[in-house]
Amino acid sequence: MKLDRTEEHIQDLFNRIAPVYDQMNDWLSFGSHRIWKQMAVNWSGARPGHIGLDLCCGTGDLTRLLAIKVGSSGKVVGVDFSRQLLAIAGDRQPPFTLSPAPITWVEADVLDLPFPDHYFDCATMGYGLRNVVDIPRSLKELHRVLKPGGTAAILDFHRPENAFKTFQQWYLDRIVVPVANTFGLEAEYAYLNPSLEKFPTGPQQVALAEAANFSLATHYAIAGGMMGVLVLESGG
Ligand SMILES: C/C(=C\Cc1cc(O)c2ccccc2c1O)CCC[C@H](C)CCC[C@H](C)CCCC(C)C
Ligand SMILES: C[S@@+](CC[C@H](N)C(=O)[O-])C[C@H]1O[C@@H](n2cnc3c(N)ncnc32)[C@H](O)[C@@H]1O
Repeated sequence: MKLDRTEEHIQDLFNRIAPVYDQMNDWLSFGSHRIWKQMAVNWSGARPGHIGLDLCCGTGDLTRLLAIKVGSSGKVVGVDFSRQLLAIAGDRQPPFTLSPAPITWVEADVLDLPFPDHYFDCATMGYGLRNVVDIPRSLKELHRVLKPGGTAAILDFHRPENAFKTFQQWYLDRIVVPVANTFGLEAEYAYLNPSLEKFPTGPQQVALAEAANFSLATHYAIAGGMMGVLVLESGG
């Protein structure tokens, strides 16, 4: 996998935070991130028997939720370029539930997916779109591998235009970063706030999805506007 310097920087960042990634998410969102991830999977259009794809899967939270949705008659692929996070994903047992779909973990760049055109029925992407180095290319690749009529849900942070914006900035800088600092990861988590500043707004994400040939794109703000889910239909 040939990555450019910026992609290598992102890859190294997530390989460094891998040992504490899940714990930090649970602590710092008081477990709420699991609700937001379930909402994204519910909105992904995943159905029993589907072939599902989880992009930027990390430790596999959304991948496992997708596997429950598509069930034993379906199958799910989780893709990430962080070997350390994928290793944790592979070690995790799926939650005890009625036979989830089998999961295949693939180490690859979501900007250059090793899958044929129109292969997947549904897809999810949790906190990945803001971290890829080329958002338009990522959306085009997602559209390419989805079947005509395929659906997807992309969960990420969102900058609210209300009082929660001040709270979100304060919380990320004054709570998240100091906690990360106790693990020697201050710089890695300090990346969060500025990454939100550069991240496209909901309407801008919809425009980017339409430019990537999605026939329908809707952005839903959740968690007081501090998070958002972009719901897509590939059309065709
Ligand atoms: C699962 C979450 C974030 C994943 C995540 C995404 C990234 O791009 C990172 C980049 C660099 C380091 C770490 C990450 C990363 O963990 C969301 C939950 C975890 C957040 C760290 C905490 C977010 C808190 C909200 C802004 C406010 C929550 C209020 C609370 C419910 C009272
Ligand atoms: C914040 S984590 C999200 C992990 C998981 N989806 C979750 O919700 O917890 C972002 C993930 O995107 C991955 N990532 C970023 N750019 C990528 C790319 N171009 N190809 C593959 N994975 C990428 C990182 O390695 C990291 O695992």
